[in-house]
Amino acid sequence: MMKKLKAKEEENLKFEKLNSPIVEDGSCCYQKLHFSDKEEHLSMASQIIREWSGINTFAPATQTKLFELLGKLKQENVNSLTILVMGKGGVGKSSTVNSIIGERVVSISPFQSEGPRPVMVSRSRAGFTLNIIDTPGLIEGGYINDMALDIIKRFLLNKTIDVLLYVDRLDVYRVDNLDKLVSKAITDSFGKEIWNKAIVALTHAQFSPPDGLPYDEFFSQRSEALLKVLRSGARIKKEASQAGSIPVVLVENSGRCNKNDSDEKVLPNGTAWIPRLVQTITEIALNKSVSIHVDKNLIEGTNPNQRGKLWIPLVFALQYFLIMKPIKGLIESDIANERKPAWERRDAAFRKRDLY
Ligand SMILES: Nc1nc2c(ncn2[C@@H]2O[C@H](COP(=O)(O)OP(=O)(O)OP(=O)(O)O)[C@@H](O)[C@H]2O)c(=O)[nH]1
Repeated sequence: MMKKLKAKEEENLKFEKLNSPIVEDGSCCYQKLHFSDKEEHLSMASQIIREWSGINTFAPATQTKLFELLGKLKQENVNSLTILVMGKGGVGKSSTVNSIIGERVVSISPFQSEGPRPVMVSRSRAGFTLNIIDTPGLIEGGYINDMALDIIKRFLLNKTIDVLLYVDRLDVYRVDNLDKLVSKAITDSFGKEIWNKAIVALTHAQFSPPDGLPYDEFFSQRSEALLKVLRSGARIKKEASQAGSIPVVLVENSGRCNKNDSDEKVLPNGTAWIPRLVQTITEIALNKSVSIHVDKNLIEGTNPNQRGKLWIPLVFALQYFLIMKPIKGLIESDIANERKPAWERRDAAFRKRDLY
């Protein structure tokens, strides 16, 4: 029994170490499950912000469009953005982070990665700071990995999410219950509002659909099927204002991505995908919905012992006036109208006679 417990403890510790957040210099730190104010402060302060030099690796046409978009954000007084990247394992989350930054900042793996995550990468350019948070896959052995989710939530404590980048693959033919579970887990953790700030990114976008199906038709069918299951997991109606129309963008992280005449990375339909993705990020960041601030209440949820506490006096008052008071009245009138038994009347008569 003791041996079993020890093995379980070691397993948990190993998992926690693997999934502990790292700061960008690669130093891994254990994230405690309870934060003191000082610890919260330290976890925020440990972030290193570097120059966003990866932009220089993009084609000049892409760079021009990106600087235009950064200018647009700054015009609206948005000087920094935090993007949270989530999804199942192996779908291309880390690769997409690297593609946006233009550098290999997080490690990628063809197998379910055991890289230390969550990790926040921060880059600054022209007075604008971009933070991207890469997270571990949310599914483990066919179920939601609750421990990974818990570590992600605690890593996000006191951070504000401006955009949720939900990553999945384009080259998948069906959606299943796992997609629903993931979207439910995200909703339960951060609230439905997070979907007002969401973008779905589909990787492997250089994929050729089977049976001569036109690319755009396959894309629209895949997007619709995925959005439907995500909305259902998140319990959002299609007609819901912002969250009902989550934008879907395509991504090709492979080094063999096709290029157009301007040397920009393009999809089979000719779209230069990096500027399109950053444009969608800009639109979501500037939409009317508020960003999601992750505080202790959001992480820990409402205390079930406190739930409905305010209703208690009202319930007592209603109970008194609607049940106790009428019953009391009935009992009193019953006593008043009660016909006394013969022996009691006889005894009372004797007592009266004795008195005289
Ligand atoms: N062809 C192609 N391969 C991709 C693309 N995106 C990711 N990959 C490959 O898919 C595999 C998984 O990519 P990752 O970026 O590690 O995926 P992840 O979602 O971060 O995976 P986890 O760390 O397990 O959660 C790697 O072999 C990548 O090279 C893409 O757009 N096109």
